[in-house]
Amino acid sequence: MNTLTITFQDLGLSSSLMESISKMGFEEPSPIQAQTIPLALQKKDVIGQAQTGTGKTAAFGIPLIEKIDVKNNNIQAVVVAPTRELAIQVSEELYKIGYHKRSRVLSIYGGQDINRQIRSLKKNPHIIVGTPGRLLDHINRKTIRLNNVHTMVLDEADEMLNMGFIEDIESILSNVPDERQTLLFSATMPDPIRRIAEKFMTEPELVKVKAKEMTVPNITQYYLEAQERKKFDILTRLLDIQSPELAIVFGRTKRRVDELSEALTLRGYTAEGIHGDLTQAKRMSTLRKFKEGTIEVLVATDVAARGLDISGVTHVYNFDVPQDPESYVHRIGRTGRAGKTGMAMTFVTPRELDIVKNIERTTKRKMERMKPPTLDEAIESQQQMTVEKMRSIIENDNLSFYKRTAEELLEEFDAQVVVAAAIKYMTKEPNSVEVKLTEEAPLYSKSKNKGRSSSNNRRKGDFNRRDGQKNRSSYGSRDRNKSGQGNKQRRYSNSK
Ligand SMILES: Nc1ncnc2c1ncn2[C@@H]1O[C@H](COP(=O)(O)OP(=O)(O)OP(=O)(O)O)[C@@H](O)[C@H]1O
Ligand SMILES: [Mg+2]
Repeated sequence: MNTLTITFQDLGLSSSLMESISKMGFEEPSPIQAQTIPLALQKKDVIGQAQTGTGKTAAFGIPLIEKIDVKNNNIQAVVVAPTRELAIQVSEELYKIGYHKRSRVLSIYGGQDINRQIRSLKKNPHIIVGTPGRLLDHINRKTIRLNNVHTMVLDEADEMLNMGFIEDIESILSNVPDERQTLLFSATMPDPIRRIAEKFMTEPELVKVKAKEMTVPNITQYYLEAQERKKFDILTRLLDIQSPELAIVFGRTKRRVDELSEALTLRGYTAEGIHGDLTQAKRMSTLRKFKEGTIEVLVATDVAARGLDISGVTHVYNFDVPQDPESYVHRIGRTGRAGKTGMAMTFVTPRELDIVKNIERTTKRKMERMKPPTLDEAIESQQQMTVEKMRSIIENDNLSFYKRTAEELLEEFDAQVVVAAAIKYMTKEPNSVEVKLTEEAPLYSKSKNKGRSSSNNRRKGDFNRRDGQKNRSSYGSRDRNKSGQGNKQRRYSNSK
């Protein structure tokens, strides 16, 4: 079957779903959707891998909703996601897909009042989207019963594995009937994911969207070499020059994120930070403000790297180089979604240069080297913006009220001086307020950082890791799945 020409109509979806899909503005299925939906509707287990921002949520969401019996008041499907924000976002997308069918979806996550969740659960949701810990909590309290669940989805399964959630997931799955369908999705599928597949799935089909590179072509990728202490000035210059609509700046640790967002605020940007130590209310309000555009820069740990779909994110800055190539892929994937273009800039200190190579090897895509802009370049670009503003005012506005004052000034001064003063007045000159950032030690390539990566990384405390499993490997030590790159579909069991 040629997936390129498949329409939603061809997938044999019911009219209520077709209506929702068209309301959502989806004209045709994305490749992962075209390939997964027929298999999922046949109740097959599926491992779906496709680049960031290519519609994996609806790829499992559409068949999942299609299979819901709205007359049945039991929980019939459960989606597990690694972070609270992602659980909320996925539940919103499922709500939209199921809107005309009137399927009921509820998100359940930590940091939210459990009694409120228990009250919502009494309204008989058909679908639950949750984070592992809180889901398990409800199972143990017997406020959730999963014995009628026919579909389980693990979104960002590899991340949940990294976070040490494997035991929680195992416990959750042991409460779901064996004859269920299990779907597993991510943009990256490192080898250990097979363990999950072997353990929890029945003859899964691997659907891997044919792509040479792991990242979408519409993200332009750059790296900048800079000394640690110079990085912040370079970041602000880039923000001035590139003037992103919305930007995400990734920092390595929670302290880093706090310091960076404070420093950006001091320099006059509207920035806020998000990480795992903030209250859920704060995390949600920051994200909402960012989506609305009230803040232009979101500073984040990797808590925001996975799955988040915020339209308008035009630029991603890896202020600190990511822990591993997978993290890189997910971070930069917050831009360039659903066919839009985006730019990703990764800062590396001279000692971290190897890491760029390592990322390139994994993603099979070269990152272009960008020269850090100088102060003069930043001022120049700000001037250009002023000039553009002035041009548009000259062309579009009525200036008669200002002309007399202009004439008076011109009698007194040279025209060039008057215009230069106006430009200077309107130009946002780079602000050099002193900021304090605690230096981060460089991240080493190879296995040197094995011990330290767990003490200094985002995960500790960010996500309430439940057990001691630290199975995230360091740079260079991951055995990638070399076989079958580019296969459209194949039986997972044949690929070993
Ligand atoms: N068929 C479609 N046509 C147009 N837009 C779509 C289609 N399917 C999904 N989208 C939109 O594309 C965006 C990205 O989708 P989604 O979040 O599911 O990506 P993803 O593949 O899960 O990415 P990630 O790997 O980052 O989690 C969303 O805004 C979604 O609504
Ligand atoms: Mg996703």
